[in-house]
Amino acid sequence: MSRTQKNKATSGHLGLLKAKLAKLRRELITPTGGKGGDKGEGFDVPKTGEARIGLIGFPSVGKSTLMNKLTGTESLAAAYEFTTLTCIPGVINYMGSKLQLLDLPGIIEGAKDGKGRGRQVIAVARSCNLIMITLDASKPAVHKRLIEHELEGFGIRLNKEPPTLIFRRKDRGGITFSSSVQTSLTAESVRAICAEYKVHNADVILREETTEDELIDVIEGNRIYIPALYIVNKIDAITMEELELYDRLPHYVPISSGLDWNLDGLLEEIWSRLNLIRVYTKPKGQIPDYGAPVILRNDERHTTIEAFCNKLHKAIIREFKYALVWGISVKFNPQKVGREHKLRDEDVVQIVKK
Ligand SMILES: Nc1nc2c(ncn2[C@@H]2O[C@H](COP(=O)(O)OP(=O)(O)OP(=O)(O)O)[C@@H](O)[C@H]2O)c(=O)[nH]1
Ligand SMILES: [K+]
Ligand SMILES: [Mg+2]
Repeated sequence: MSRTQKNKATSGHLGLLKAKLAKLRRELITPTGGKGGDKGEGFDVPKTGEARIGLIGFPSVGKSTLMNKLTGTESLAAAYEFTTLTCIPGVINYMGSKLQLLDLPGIIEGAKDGKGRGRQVIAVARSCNLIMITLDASKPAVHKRLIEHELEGFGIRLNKEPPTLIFRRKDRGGITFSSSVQTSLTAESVRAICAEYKVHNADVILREETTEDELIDVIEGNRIYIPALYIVNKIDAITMEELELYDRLPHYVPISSGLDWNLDGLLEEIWSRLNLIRVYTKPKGQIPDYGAPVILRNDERHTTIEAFCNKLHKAIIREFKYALVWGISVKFNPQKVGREHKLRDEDVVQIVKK
């Protein structure tokens, strides 16, 4: 692909190569019947709490040290590589919520000793609500790219939204391609990619800039879109000038887990990337229970009064008459609302039953 000049005439060819590559990668990472045995003892940790966060990085970047500082868990930390060999869970208590933090082995295979658990680690990463890519500030910057490449190869898309393109299979009519904007994805490459996937009839409709890789992602399915933070650890070991080189990195948090530098700042970033809200319940005639917020995912579907009720108890919604809400989601305090009302962070809710 790097030998092929990028232009209109070659775009079909490049699209085809990308599709072939994506298919080969999938074969490589899908466990085959014969040797499915490396599923991984010590990696099937049950989900707990309001969200799951995974520590991903090269060996000895300080993942376990950070884990211990944030959760009080005792995950062995030491100066040699591959100290951690399984998935170790801990709990971060923050803003009245419990967040599950997973300490994991270093991700890049140890060539010498074969101790690496790359495949199992990435399978766990796929189940996370937030990935903390942990880097050693004193190590080469290319490590970031290598980790991202590993995760991307296993279908994880970091800090990205799912593509907005419409891909509709149909029974006849061939491949139709339309786009309301100028994009890098051309009709030629759409045809080539579809042909490679043996899709002969489909509508492909673009509404914004779309790449060949994004079309392939949609056809392949099984991609997951996970927010990520880049934790640059061991900043005690570098100079101010070296630290400044990281400034342009989006979603980056400099810390020293060894010396406890900026761990509060890190917790704030974690909370903000998880995009959760706290809602307080108020029993009739009493003050709100500020000690135990109900934690909701901050999106259209999960912030309704109905979602809030279901989080408390499945039976509540059947007796629901209306709710009284105090806070920034309403104009009056309190305001009477129905089950469709959308809550905001730190709202107080009193449920009135039939
Ligand atoms: N200078 C410095 N050293 C640190 C820091 N955090 C951790 N270390 C050291 O880095 C080494 C590796 O730390 P670990 O926490 O075991 O690293 P890990 O990423 O869990 O390593 P593996 O489990 O082997 O992949 C230890 O010697 C730590 O003391 C830090 O902030 N600054
Ligand atoms: K280590
Ligand atoms: Mg470790």
